[in-house]
Amino acid sequence: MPSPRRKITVLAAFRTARESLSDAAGITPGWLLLYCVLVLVQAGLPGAQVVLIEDLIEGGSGAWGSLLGLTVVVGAMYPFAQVTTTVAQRMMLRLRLHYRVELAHAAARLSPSRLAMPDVVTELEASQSATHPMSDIASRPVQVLGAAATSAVLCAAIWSFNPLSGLLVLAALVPTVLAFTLISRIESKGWPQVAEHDRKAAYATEQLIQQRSGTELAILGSGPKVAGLIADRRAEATWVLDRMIRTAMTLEVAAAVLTAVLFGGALVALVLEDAGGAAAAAAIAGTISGLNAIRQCGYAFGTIVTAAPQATMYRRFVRSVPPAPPQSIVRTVQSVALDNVSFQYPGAAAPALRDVRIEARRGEMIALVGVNGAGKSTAINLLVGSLAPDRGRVLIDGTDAGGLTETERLGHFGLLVQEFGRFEFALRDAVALGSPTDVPDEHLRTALAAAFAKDLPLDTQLGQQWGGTGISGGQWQRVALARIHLRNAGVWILDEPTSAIDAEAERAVFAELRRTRHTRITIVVSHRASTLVGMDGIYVMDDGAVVQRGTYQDLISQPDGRFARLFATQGEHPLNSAPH
Ligand SMILES: Nc1ncnc2c1ncn2[C@@H]1O[C@H](COP(=O)(O)OP(=O)(O)OP(=O)(O)O)[C@@H](O)[C@H]1O
Repeated sequence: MPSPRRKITVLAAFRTARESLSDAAGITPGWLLLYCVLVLVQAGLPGAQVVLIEDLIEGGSGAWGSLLGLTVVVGAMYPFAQVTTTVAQRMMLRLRLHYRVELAHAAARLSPSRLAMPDVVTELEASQSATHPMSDIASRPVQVLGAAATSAVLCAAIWSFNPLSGLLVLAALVPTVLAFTLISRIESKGWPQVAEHDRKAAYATEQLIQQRSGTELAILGSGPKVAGLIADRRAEATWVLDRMIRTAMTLEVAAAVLTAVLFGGALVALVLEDAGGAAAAAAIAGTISGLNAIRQCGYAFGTIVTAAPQATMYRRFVRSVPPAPPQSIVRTVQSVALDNVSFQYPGAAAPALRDVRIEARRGEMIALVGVNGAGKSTAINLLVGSLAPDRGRVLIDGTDAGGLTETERLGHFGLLVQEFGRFEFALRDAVALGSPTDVPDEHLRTALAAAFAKDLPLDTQLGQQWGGTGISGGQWQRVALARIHLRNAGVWILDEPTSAIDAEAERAVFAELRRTRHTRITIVVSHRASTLVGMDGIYVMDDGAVVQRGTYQDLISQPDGRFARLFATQGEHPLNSAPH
């Protein structure tokens, strides 16, 4: 009785084969049809060879028809195989393109809450590497069927000389299929380990070669330590691969010996039956021609079994990101609020937020301040919906935002995070990302001007690795800020929006934000006292709670308050650093 695990492996292989064929039929039906026809015609050639050789030897000098037929069959075999392989490759290219594009669209639909899940990057990377083996699968079931047809035709052709020989030729399929199934099962266990080691090695390599981290490591003189980590990971991957190759070799040799025994048995049976020289010669020539197809069957079946877990994972991932309507930006929001919100991260010892109340109305500019870990980012993530409160409500225009879909909710916000994207595209494209729809250049220029970043032409390619312009950290931040201006959503959330920008430009950026504040709600996270003057409300957070609230003037008038102490411990007293 087959073990449940083997049953699952084989079932998954059949399901994968069916789904891949159905993909190929939908995406590239012409190439699939052509491939099927070529494989089927090819399957008949070794059997035809047997019949023609026997006829030629028996018929002697008068068998001109058989001679011509045999010449055509033998002459056609090699070019036919070449054309068939090329057709499979062209079909594969089209499927790979489809899977890669499909995956890119699925990745583009990932919501922030899904992106925050720990496994999502692993799933995405594994799906990315699955696109190659997946595009290779569709031709494999056809190959398996072709090999089965080759064996069946060969068996039928030899059957007329001796049925036992025919059956033994058919049975010669079994060892190679079994061996490749076993190899594939071993590989499907080994490859994830190799991939994990490779991923870690690739990450460490990136740290060495990326400009920022590479420079930091070179200055520290610690590059060789990272190289050591890479060497360990690569060595682990190599040993796993080496074990896999050794096992595969043993199984393949065993299968080859068994196949040879079965073919030998078929020939012995022919000789013992005294089927005659013509039959024996025909059977030998036919089986030699068919052997390759039969070996390919094992390989093809093995490929499906190996790729089945990756294909299953890819499909699960793509299906798990349902089609989403395009985001539409909500330009007018009257109010947002965290209403008595508490939140604790899974596995954390203490809540990150406790009974937090924060409110902002249209036209207001408020700030969240507090030491590292006070809960500012958590509050923002709860507001935009990347996290859901354990207690309390998030209100947008007085209504519980929990009722909105994530896409609807995100449409209310323009969010500039501390780790904003440095998108190394043309400047035009990097700014245009601020809006989900196409925007004219004029709007892009206005947004850049509002972020005080109008000195670069829109066609500028950003990023030196693309032969483009390298820009400073402050300029990158201005480009990111320009995206928020372009987006112009009803609520702007700016987490340290000027951290990389010089003091003079910072004053200009904030003056512009204050000038245009009336059309929106602005929430700023800031550690700089100079940016807090003129805020309509400052929420001072500590250990997950709002411990003080008021305007800048209110807060500095309480010298023992958390706000005053916060800036004093940073060596920056608000009174001293405020612009006069
Ligand atoms: N993903 C997470 N899992 C578990 N705990 C977290 C996670 N993110 C934050 N925390 C914890 O929640 C608390 C609040 O963190 P939060 O990032 O909101 O602080 P913050 O005020 O934004 O800090 P910073 O100024 O450093 O950005 C901290 O104790 C932090 O360690």
